[in-house]
This record gives sequence, structure tokens and C-alpha cells, in this order.
Amino acid sequence: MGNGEQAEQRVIVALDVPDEQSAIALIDQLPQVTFWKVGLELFTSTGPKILEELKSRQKRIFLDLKFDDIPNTVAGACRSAARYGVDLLTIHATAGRDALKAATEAAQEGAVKAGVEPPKLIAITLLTSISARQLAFDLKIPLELPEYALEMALLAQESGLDGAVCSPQEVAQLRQTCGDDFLLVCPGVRPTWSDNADQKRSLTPAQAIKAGADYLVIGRPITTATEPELAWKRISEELTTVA
Ligand SMILES: O=C(O)c1cc(=O)[nH]c(=O)n1[C@@H]1O[C@H](COP(=O)(O)O)[C@@H](O)[C@H]1O
Repeated sequence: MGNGEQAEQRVIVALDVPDEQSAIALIDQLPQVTFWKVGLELFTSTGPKILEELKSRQKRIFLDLKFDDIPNTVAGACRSAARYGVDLLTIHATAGRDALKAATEAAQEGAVKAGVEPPKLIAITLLTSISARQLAFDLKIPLELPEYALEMALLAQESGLDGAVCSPQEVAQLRQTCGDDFLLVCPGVRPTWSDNADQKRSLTPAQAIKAGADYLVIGRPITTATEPELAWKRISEELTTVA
């Protein structure tokens, strides 16, 4: 999916804002952005209205609702979300094999019924805000972090999902093991000039693409910059060196 696209089209900008008005202001300010992510904050605030707005502008959409529940419930959520005709949709790999399989089937069904393209369903392996220390001491996971992220990606792949969300620090290993057709989307991307904030496992945009990411998800380094257009331009320029 990512290969062959212009470098800047591989950046998905996270629309993490509280309301429709702020979202539209950002979309207007950054007309070069072709792929936007609508996540929990904005979708909870506006509902599907914001998706219609993005579609009317021919934008691609990553609907990041990170479903995590029992099989019947995630299947229902994916069936409903697929009707919106979005490009990407997320579920946590920790929902487990049965839930991942049910979600995949339901997303297909929902899209077919609505007469739209099914979304690519991708699994969160391990949130990029979790450090190796937190994985061991808070979540009590007795695996090394890279191994855990890989296991979650393989579970998603075996369950029929299209890809995974992982930190740029694990993407090379996941690419090598899961192959070129498995979509790998990396948040937690930070240009050298930006603040890490709550992200624990970052790399720069150029490093993340070089390591094998299909798409990068970048929010605050662009959206909270004093000049978002300039931040976007700097990231696009950085990416032309690797594309
Ligand atoms: O699914 C995601 O997109 C996601 C997964 C993950 O592990 N880490 C992560 O940061 N994200 C999202 O990626 C975006 C990152 O935003 P910034 O940290 O502002 O660049 C946010 O919208 C997060 O919800």
C-alpha cells in the first residue's frame, strides 16, 4: 500500500482535537495532507460527521477507535465502522485470536452490505507510550518488548488482519518476519526538532520509513506547532531523502 506513493502521502496526520470546528480549521490549514487520522477524542466529540467532511474533500481516513472487547462486541463495532468506507481501522491485538477473526469477517460484511471498499483492519501490537520497564513491571508481561510486539503482530497476521500498528523501533523486525504485504503503520514518530511528550519508543520520520514503515502517524509535532504548515514542510523534505 505504502510503496510507490510519494513520500509525503505516507504521513497520516492525527486530528487529535476536541471538536469539529478545530478539526476543520486544521484540515483547511494543511491542504497538502491527503491522509488524516480520526481518533477517540474527535470521534467521541463529533461522531461520523467528521468522516463525511473528510470524504467530501477526497481525503483518505484512518479511523482509529482501537476496539478491545469480546468477539461479539468487536465484530459488531467493526461491522458498523466498515460502513463508513474508511481506509484503515484499528483493534487491539490483546482482544485475542477469536475477536480478531470475528472482527475481520465483520468488517468485510459491513463494507459489502454498505457497498463500500472494506477497511484495512490493523492491530495495535503495543502502545508506543509503553516502555520496556512498564511492560515488565506494570503490565507484568514476561517477554522482552520486541518479542512481545512481534508475537502480537504474528497473532494479527494469523487471524487474517491486514497489518499492525507498531513503534518505529520494532518495525524492521516486524517487516522482516511478517513480509512485504503486511501493512505496518508507525505512530510515535518524532522529528529531531520536536518534543517526545508521552511517546516512549520513537524514531525520526526518515528512520521510520527506512526501517520499513508503510505509513507514519504524526500528530502534535505538526498540529501543535506554532506554524503547522512549516512543520509539515520540514517533515516532507526530510522524507524526500529516503523515498
Ligand atoms: O493507533 C494509533 O494510531 C496509535 C497507536 C500507538 O501505539 N501509539 C499512538 O500514539 N497512536 C496514535 O498516534 C497518534 C500520535 O500522536 P502524536 O504523539 O501527537 O504524534 C495519536 O493519535 C495516538 O492515538
